[in-house]
Amino acid sequence: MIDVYLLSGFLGSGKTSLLLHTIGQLKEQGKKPAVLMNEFGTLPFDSDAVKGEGEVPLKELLDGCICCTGSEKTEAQLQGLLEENDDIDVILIETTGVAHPVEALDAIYSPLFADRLDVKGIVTVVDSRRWLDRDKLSPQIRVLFMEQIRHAHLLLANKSDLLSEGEMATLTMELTNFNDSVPIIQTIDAKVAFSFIEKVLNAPKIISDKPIQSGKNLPLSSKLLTFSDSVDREEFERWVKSLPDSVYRMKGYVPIKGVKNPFLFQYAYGMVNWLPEYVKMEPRLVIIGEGLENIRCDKVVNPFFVEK
Ligand SMILES: Nc1nc2c(ncn2[C@@H]2O[C@H](COP(=O)(O)OP(=O)(O)OP(=O)(O)O)[C@@H](O)[C@H]2O)c(=O)[nH]1
Repeated sequence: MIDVYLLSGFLGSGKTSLLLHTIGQLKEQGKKPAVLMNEFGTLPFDSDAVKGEGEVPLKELLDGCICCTGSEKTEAQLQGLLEENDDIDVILIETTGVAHPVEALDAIYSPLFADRLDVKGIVTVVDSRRWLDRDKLSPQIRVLFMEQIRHAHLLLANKSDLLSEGEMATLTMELTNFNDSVPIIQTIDAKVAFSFIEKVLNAPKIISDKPIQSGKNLPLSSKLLTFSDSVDREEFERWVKSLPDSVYRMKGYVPIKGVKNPFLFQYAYGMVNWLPEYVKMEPRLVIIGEGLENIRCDKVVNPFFVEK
């Protein structure tokens, strides 16, 4: 049987960080991991990161959500992984940050694979700072955020480097109130020993009868922007900071003035992250959030982009 782990968590919480770290550990143990990746938005940024890890079988579900695009697509991708690779030990499924974890699990429980896949459960990565400020989220998005926590079998209180000790204690207490039957561990960059995940998810679980509040029909959308020219980094960051709180996530390749290759740019809950790229990636940016139609990116208001 192939062990299957579902990685859940809100947009930008640290799922890809957990995925990459876990792949590294599995390889060190001589195991062969495979990945099924689901992204909200049309560009496979996170998959690019997995491809950078070397030979890891990978299937993508783009521009939708594993729990909403229908189980047929998920089944087809899983089937593809299994047919093309007969030596997989573990499948790691990274859901989009807007997937309901139980609905995503349902998509994986298919009679087609019942004798091949052993679904171990859900690891939810929590953006600790966002949790403390969750009241700023719109009601529907907040419900989803809570659902990802309520239905987890293991909780990672990630980005603990951004919290004081007092805030961390509050966070742990509040998370326990939401899901009191699972371990909660504090992490930075979602670093956790895979042996610990295995141990926790292999332990007998209390069968959950928690009702599900659906994550379908969320008021979220994504926008793909193409750069008109190279940008001044500080000016660009000023624009990013001026965006409303309802912009939850941005990722892409940003061309910086005077630098050869576009930088990998990440934004999640007020934090920006830049990483130099050694290959020339196409300069474009995906924005995910609510009310994006109100964010004008035409040349008059914002000279960075050519809006399509
Ligand atoms: N300060 C800090 N930043 C972190 C930590 N973990 C992740 N990040 C940053 O947060 C951003 C998002 O991390 P990812 O691992 O891509 O998050 P994700 O959940 O996969 O994002 P989506 O797939 O878009 O939902 C990146 O810029 C990471 O470098 C952490 O523990 N501390």
